[in-house]
Amino acid sequence: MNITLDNVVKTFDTFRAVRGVSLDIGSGELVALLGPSGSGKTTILRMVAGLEYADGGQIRFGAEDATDIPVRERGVGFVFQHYALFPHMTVGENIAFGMKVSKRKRSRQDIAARVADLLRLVRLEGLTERYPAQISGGQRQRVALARALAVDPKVLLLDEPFGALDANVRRELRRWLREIHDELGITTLFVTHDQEEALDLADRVVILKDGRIEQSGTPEEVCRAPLNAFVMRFLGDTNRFTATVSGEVAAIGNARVAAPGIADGPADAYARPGDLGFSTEGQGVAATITRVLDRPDGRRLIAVTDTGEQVELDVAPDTPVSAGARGVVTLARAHVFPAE
Ligand SMILES: Nc1ncnc2c1ncn2[C@@H]1O[C@H](COP(=O)(O)OP(=O)(O)OP(=O)(O)O)[C@@H](O)[C@H]1O
Repeated sequence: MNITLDNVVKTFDTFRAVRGVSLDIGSGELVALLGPSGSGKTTILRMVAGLEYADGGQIRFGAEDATDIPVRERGVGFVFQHYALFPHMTVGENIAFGMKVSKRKRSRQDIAARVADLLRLVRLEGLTERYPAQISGGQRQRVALARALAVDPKVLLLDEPFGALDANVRRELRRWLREIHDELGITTLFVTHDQEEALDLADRVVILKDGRIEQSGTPEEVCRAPLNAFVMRFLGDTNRFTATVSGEVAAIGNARVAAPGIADGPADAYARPGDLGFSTEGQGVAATITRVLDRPDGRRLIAVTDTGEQVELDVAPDTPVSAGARGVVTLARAHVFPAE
């Protein structure tokens, strides 16, 4: 089922939470809505679900205007951040619940067989008789997904489903969710404010700010070709350098970086810690190392440039450098935007 949002607007009292969002979600695609708190992600998801009405624009399921489709008939499965399992029902009963109340009647054996299939799918065989309080948070979210899948949804809506879990469990669950998605191919819209989660999981990432789409693209596109400084900053650690553009080339210290499409004049150049290096000579920005941080995967240097900018750069773990060292911060890559 493909879903289209066409210039969708949502206002709460006088507050415009969603300001003209247009988006095509292809059939079988896994799209992540990514943005800071309050950017409108949940509101968009709730409108797709039919729990909230758009007050401008249109949402279509296939070719059909979604407002003409009652919520129960949208074929939407949900999973939310806070485990919405029924505490007084076992895992098996939770998964079976939707099937029991569905208009589509199934026999008791059919339901039991489907519950067993779903438990296998979410790798929780053997836990059927447990109650939600007797399983871990990660397991509860798997049960919530099994319950959402039980009624064969055409669309899956996930609102920060792993938000309350610790980092390792989250990472494991997102790989698992991606495998399930690849197996079932259900059109999925996933809300998160976690960049890594969105980039790891989604076919396409839609980055929102203040109710508007800042950029939509594959993880590669948004990482390698951010459209603006907000996207660059929001996607991860970044350093800002003052630059001057002339003829689509930015001067940063005595380094030169391509600045396609940027007008002559003051600009900001952004670079990730991994795009920077530190050497005793070369083209770049003169700086002093102020701290050396050792981490399992390498060394991070904190430096202050001679123009007063604090920057962070990642170098190999065995790089011989210590606080107080003078040298040049070199730039292998930078994205240049007009000065803010
Ligand atoms: N029922 C409501 N009444 C009034 N304002 C609301 C309502 N629901 C959401 N808002 C406002 O709309 C804006 C967008 O909210 P929304 O929950 O969609 O953001 P979000 O990006 O999902 O944020 P979070 O990551 O914090 O969940 C927020 O400023 C919020 O306060």
